[in-house]
Amino acid sequence: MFIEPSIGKSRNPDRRGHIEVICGSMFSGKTEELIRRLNRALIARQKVEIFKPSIDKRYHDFDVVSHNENAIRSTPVNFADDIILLAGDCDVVGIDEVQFFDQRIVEVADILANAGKRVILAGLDMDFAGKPFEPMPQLLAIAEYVTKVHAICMKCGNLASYSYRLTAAQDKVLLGEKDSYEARCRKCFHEPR
Ligand SMILES: Nc1ncnc2c1ncn2[C@@H]1O[C@H](COP(=O)(O)OP(=O)(O)O)[C@@H](O)[C@H]1O
Ligand SMILES: Cc1cn([C@H]2C[C@H](O)[C@@H](COP(=O)(O)O)O2)c(=O)[nH]c1=O
Ligand SMILES: [Zn+2]
Repeated sequence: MFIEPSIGKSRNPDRRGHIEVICGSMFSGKTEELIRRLNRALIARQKVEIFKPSIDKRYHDFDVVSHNENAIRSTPVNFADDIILLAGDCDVVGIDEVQFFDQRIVEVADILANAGKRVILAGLDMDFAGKPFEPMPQLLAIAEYVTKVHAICMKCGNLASYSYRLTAAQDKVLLGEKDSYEARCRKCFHEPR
């Protein structure tokens, strides 16, 4: 049985919490959009806490960094439940690379939103095989607001929603950038190698 730790309520008791999910393929602008929303909250003097899975150290140990090098300071965590302990009395919680968290992230997002916080999650909706990237389907189901962003297909220039892996590796988790992935549309993703 999971015992819910005491979680700091949002500082404004009248504020209602909710969940926003930003999803899409690699290079689609998920991190850019997450940073944009968090910066606007900071301008409005909201107390913001930002987390990422500690596995993701591609660009920086602490910052959340987009492919075009926008950055915002974050706290890397090992487990979804760490976020409950660290969110404190903030108003807004931002989480990047949410697909790398364990399934507990679904309940954690719920708990934070129920405590009055605005919870903004960004992550891949599909893996390199074009299959749903767990736990994203559950997060999409419980979110009040869902934004799907798109990259540009590197083959044909149409809108891309798939992350095409350029190597033959079959591991579900394989960190990488343009060296190992490119954005593709449905047609170009399914073309024979
Ligand atoms: N195929 C592509 N389509 C669109 N943007 C791309 C592409 N490849 C690289 N980019 C760059 O990636 C940026 C988006 O980066 P980012 O927000 O980190 O995306 P994501 O978090 O979805 O991987 C774009 O603004 C652009 O500069
Ligand atoms: C499709 C896919 C991606 N990954 C990795 C590759 C990158 O390190 C991240 C995604 O980063 P982005 O900010 O969305 O560009 O995930 C993976 O491990 N497995 C996959 O199937
Ligand atoms: Zn295409």
